[in-house]
Amino acid sequence: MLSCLRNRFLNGPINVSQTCIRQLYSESNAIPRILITGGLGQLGVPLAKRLREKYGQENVVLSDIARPTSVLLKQGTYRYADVMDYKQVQELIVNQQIDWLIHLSALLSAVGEQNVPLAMKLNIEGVHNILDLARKYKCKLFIPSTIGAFGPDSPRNPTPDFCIQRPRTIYGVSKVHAELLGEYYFHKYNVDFRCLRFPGVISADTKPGGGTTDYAIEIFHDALKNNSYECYLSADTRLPMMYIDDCVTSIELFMEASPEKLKQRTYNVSAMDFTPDELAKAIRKHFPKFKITYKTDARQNIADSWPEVFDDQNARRDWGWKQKVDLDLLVTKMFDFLKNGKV
Ligand SMILES: NC(=O)C1=CN([C@@H]2O[C@H](COP(=O)(O)OP(=O)(O)OC[C@H]3O[C@@H](n4cnc5c(N)ncnc54)[C@H](O)[C@@H]3O)[C@@H](O)[C@H]2O)C=CC1
Ligand SMILES: CC(=O)[C@H](N)C(=O)O
Repeated sequence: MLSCLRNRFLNGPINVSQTCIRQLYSESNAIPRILITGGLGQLGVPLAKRLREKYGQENVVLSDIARPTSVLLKQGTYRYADVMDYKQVQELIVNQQIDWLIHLSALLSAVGEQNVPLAMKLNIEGVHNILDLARKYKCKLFIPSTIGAFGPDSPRNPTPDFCIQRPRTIYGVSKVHAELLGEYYFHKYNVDFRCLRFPGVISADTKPGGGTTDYAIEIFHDALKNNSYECYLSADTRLPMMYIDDCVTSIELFMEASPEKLKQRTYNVSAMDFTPDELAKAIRKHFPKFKITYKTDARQNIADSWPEVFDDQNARRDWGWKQKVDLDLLVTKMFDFLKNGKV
């Protein structure tokens, strides 16, 4: 009999706790051991929190090249690993007995344009390392893609899963590369590769990493501080967006979906779409005197080539994707968090 049950039996009446259930699962290999690369970023921190609640703190390992805060260190295992260094990640997968690889390390769209050589190394060579390691150690693999994987030649309203993809940023090119190579590894080597194309992800407790959609986060901080915001996109720039909790839920649902449900390996997911003007109007329901001004920069060109409305009907049909947070709820949650430190 398993050790945890034996101990419980000897120590009194059997009350099978969460820890005990997790131990039972992990001894029978049903609970995955998960590695999140780029785990200290905007998506990694909340994703780790959710997966640790679900699968146990001990079964989710974060890696990154950044320095974790002491609070994060207390939440579970953290290891330094540069995804451009094959052996560092290999050692981690072997020593930590990893089953699921969630590969989040990347340079986002705006910062990618400022450092193309680094974006190519990290977003392309990093993906090569991860794909090969997933093949070698038979890991289930998740790599996120983005609305940025589409370009000016794609239909923009709505943008379906399958259409022409000719992105004009190194970020977008690297993400199309990841989508295609991941699908190739699935067909050729049977790697259980899964990929979601995310819209702009909005969260209050972690900083965005330098994307084109970051305005939709900065605006809340400036609204609270100054009751005004100068936006680098024009008033009518429509982009698809999603609240972080929905983003994390989509990863959780998708990774757990049985393979028969998946009719494709890369899916669009979305929750809402809005323009800076519409977001400002929603903010005015909380702060009636909130002012927005506009001074566009290079990010406008990027946004103008991206989808306005994302068609995610295949994800909804195949594995039950459904968002919970719309624009008004998003605004309420962001202010609740920023004012009170909670949602
Ligand atoms: N945040 C968003 O709106 C969206 C994000 N995504 C994708 O989700 C993933 C995660 O995005 P975010 O968390 O927002 O990015 P982020 O920029 O907040 O986090 C990326 C992390 O990667 C780490 N990193 C950088 N170089 C590394 C290296 N050599 N080795 C290991 N780690 C390294 C960084 O330190 C950082 O913590 C990315 O692949 C991104 O393309 C996709 C669509 C939307
Ligand atoms: C939508 C994304 O992929 C990201 N937020 C970016 O703007 O680069």
